[in-house]
Amino acid sequence: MPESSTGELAREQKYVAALYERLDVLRERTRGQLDAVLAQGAFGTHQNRSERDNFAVMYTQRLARLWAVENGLCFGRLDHSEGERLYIGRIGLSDDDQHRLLIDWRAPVAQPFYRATPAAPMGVTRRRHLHTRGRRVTAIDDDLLDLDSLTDADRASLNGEAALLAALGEKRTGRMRDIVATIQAEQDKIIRSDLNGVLVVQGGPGTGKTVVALHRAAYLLYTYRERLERRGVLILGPNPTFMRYIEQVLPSLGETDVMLSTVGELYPGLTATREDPPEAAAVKGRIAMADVIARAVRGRQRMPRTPVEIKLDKFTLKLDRQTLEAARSKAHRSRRPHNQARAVFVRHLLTVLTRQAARHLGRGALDEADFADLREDLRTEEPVRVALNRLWPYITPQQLLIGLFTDRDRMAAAGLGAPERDLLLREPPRARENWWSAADVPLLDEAAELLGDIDEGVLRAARRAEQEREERIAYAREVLELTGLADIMDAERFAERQQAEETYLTTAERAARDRTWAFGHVIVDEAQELSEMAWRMVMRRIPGRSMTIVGDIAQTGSAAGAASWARVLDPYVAGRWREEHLSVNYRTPAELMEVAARVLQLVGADLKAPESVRETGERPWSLRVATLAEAGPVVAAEVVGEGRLVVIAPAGMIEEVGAIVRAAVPGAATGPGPAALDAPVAVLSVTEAKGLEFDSVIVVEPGRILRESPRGPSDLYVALTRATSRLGVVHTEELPEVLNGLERR
Ligand SMILES: Nc1ncnc2c1ncn2[C@@H]1O[C@H](COP(=O)(O)OP(=O)(O)OP(=O)(O)O)[C@@H](O)[C@H]1O
Repeated sequence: MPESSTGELAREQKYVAALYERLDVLRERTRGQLDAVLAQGAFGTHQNRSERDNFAVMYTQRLARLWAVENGLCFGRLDHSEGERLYIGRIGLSDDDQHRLLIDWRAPVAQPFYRATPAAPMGVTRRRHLHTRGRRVTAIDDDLLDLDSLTDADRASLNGEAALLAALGEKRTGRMRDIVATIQAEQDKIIRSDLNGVLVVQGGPGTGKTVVALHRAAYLLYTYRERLERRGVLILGPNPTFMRYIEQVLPSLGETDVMLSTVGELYPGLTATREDPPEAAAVKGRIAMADVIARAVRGRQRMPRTPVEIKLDKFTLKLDRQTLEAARSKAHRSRRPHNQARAVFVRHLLTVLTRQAARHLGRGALDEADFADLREDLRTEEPVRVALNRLWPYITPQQLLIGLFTDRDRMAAAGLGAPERDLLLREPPRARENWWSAADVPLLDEAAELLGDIDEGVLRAARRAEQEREERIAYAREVLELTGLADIMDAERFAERQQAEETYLTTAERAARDRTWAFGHVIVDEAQELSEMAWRMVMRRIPGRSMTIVGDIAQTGSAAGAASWARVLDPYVAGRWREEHLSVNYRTPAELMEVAARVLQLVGADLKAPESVRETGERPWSLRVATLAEAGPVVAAEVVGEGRLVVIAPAGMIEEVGAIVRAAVPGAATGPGPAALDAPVAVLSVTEAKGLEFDSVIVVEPGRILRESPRGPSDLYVALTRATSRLGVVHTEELPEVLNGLERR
């Protein structure tokens, strides 16, 4: 390295070391503040306690943020023509005199770091990338934007090398990394786009949609902190493996309070993990299901043809159809959801019944108090309760759907045709059975809207909370006795204090527990996979319609998924959404993309594949084997060093291929379990591999992937675009013609 560069490196090292020193000071200071708040204990008025809790949450988050930015704290420097120098990093830092030491990458003054070009230098003469390992600066790269204004000293300290290409060539770790040091201009524009309204980001595979969406979340939280911290940000992704793949990115950008969820987890209190057959999921995803659910709810409000008789000890009360209809229309006119409208229905009938009972008792004119007493007596009579419950039962969303999908007659009455009934019919849940699928969740949500949230579940939860409180106090008593502190501390207070330590809820945690939470911003990734019913549920979470929707219509795999963004969005925000495109593929090398682009033509003749930024010189290959078992050694031979490899097989062959690969490569993982991202080799279906990337990809039996689903071409396109460097195809069947471009081994 030339002397000038070494000197330059040492100077940067000194600056960066000072930044880390400052970071350490702030961490210690925040820790001290948090300890001081916690030491106050759970005493004082309710208001004091809630203030204390708020401070505790704030300091805890601040501390988490300060710890999260350890790696790559500072990654850039901007030199302005007027001589100003700004260091750019993951967060902003100032000294005690408020001098800026480090600029947050999201601050407006940091924007030229991503947008300036020699043609439009934005007042910048030099953009410097600092590469660090731990706290050590290992290299510097400079982009010169305004050659004329450089001094001789500047010229002597130049370091050229494309930081982006270096980043793209690195081995994958099984977790997505942030790209804060190398965001490209077309991406930066999306990241910093206005908070309001609906922004659709359409882009081919590897164009950075996911990573850009995550950086946008961090940018929005920084720029609109107050609004978004209160209301929260939700990021919705396609499956739990994908969520694990991306979960590190926001913390590494210093943002920890964002709710990450899949559709299957969006209904509080349950995690839907059962897989529906694709045809059943497609039916459940159709918008027509909204009417089916509405009819199912109405079906529970019974209207018997013959009068209802209620036999009491001394006389029999009667409710004729006219009375029942009057009660029902009154309940409907209240426009309340079913469980709340029940009160209106019951009130009307009780009045009628009380009048009848008064007549039977020979007490025509009752005064108000007697009438109320008699009514209360009737209300608690078992036969009255049973009759009213039968006519208009309290019902939970779960009960409604179980009742519907286990009963052909109910499904028919709710408007489902015979083929749909066959697809949806199920046995009732057995104890602890995992009954719910991701496709059920939007239906539960729909039902919850129509039924209202006051249900037995809420009452049960309240009873459980009280019971838990008592258990905590009993436990606290034991602890105090064991530790000999019983005399100086009261068990109830001790229990409360323990409890308080556990109830610091962040916004994301509070939002996750509340079905009716209205978020400040919602980001939907792999958005093309969401069904119409899932969109209804998502839209309920964001009445302000501040959304970022990222996806690729060409990659739609789900039969219930989207064929166009307009079809998805027009029902909600017709004419009020904007679309941005990403056109450069940062993942897949040009050699691989050439093959994938031909498959894309099968998806749609007018679709254009994104342009790859790099070439590797390695050609993708195909190998025909006589039996699938021969694929084992082929996969084993492809495993090199630390690199990660995925075998993508047709969904119907995962078990078989998994067994073959496991026999050949110890430690290989099959299916989307927790090991999928960490094992050196994973065997996944296309659906499971969607959104992920690996160093090497081997696609097994592509012909069957093409045939296996109506979206076969999209699936094969997704499979072929997962690799960052190498791609191979292993097949026993004839190779589909579209893959003729592969080099035969
Ligand atoms: N500006 C950038 N600097 C460095 N790496 C980048 C940049 N943009 C994208 N990448 C990398 O490119 C890869 C693809 O990004 P990402 O997964 O976000 O793409 P995608 O559009 O969501 O793809 P797909 O549609 O296939 O899921 C990731 O490894 C990402 O880190």
